[in-house]
Amino acid sequence: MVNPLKVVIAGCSGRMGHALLEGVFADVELVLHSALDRADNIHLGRDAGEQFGRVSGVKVVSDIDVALKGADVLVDFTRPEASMTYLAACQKHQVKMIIGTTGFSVEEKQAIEAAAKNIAIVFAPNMSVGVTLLINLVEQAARVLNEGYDIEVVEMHHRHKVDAPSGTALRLGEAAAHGLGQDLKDCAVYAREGVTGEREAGKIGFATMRGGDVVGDHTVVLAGIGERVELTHKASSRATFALGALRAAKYLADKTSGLYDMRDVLGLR
Ligand SMILES: NC(=O)C1=CN([C@@H]2O[C@H](COP(=O)(O)OP(=O)(O)OC[C@H]3O[C@@H](n4cnc5c(N)ncnc54)[C@H](OP(=O)(O)O)[C@@H]3O)[C@@H](O)[C@H]2O)C=CC1
Ligand SMILES: O=C(O)C1=N[C@H](C(=O)O)C[C@H](O)C1
Repeated sequence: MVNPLKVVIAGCSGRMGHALLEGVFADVELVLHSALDRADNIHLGRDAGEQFGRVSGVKVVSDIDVALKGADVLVDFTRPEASMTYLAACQKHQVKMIIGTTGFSVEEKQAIEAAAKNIAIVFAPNMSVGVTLLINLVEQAARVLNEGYDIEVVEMHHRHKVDAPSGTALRLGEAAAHGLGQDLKDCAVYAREGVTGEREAGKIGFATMRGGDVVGDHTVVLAGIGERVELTHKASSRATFALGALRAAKYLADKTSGLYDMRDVLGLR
């Protein structure tokens, strides 16, 4: 049997951290190498499996250099500032990276692109199979319904989410813009309030809802005269994102550098 992939989980006590740990524990092709969290996190020094009533033999640490020593891949679902620190450390230790964190600035995205010249990275705002397919469907729909249809991206997430619109909504907006032969930065409308005037043709609008425990709902509406097309994805469990991220980690096993997304991982490009 091939040696299991040595995986580091960052933000291990977060919502996605939990789902990822469960995914690693359940997969014989993966082994938990380290579990990372902030220096002031209450789980620090405790067994990473404690929250699931199991002993993994891996204690939660905050020292990235300790965590990465001898590791194959780091899976990061945290916040952009943490991701940037981990990105630098992964290059130093030649550890591959799966980046699921959202809310990056343009400059931070450029830093990820540059780092991928040195290490292999899968970077995607949504690691589910369904959303990866949806991205392709939205691009195709926008290409076909190019004239006379207004495109709006609507998303809803749980009350704890800190960035808006979601990374997925922005990615779907990019796909729609690409289908229209445009760049999202030239046609996005992120907010409407007051007397806005009539809707301008060719714009892509975004609407954000936050509440309760919604895992992640996205709908792209293409509204024409007399009809509209709605393409919707609803995530009901974070396991879908975690399983996608761990599949991405295996995809990188034979890669030494390069920037990939879930379309590469799933062969949907
Ligand atoms: N690509 C995808 O498929 C998906 C992406 N996401 C994205 O993943 C990210 C995390 O989401 P979620 O798990 O819900 O968030 P949580 O807030 O539940 O978890 C975030 C984790 O990161 C840690 N963290 C935050 N800031 C830092 C920092 N500066 N240094 C070190 N660790 C830090 C937190 O520690 P502490 O608790 O101590 O702050 C926590 O353990 C978000 O950006 C979200 O949008 C989410 C789901 C799917
Ligand atoms: O914060 C979340 O929860 C999610 N974030 C991702 C995003 O911003 O698109 C993906 C998913 O929808 C859940």
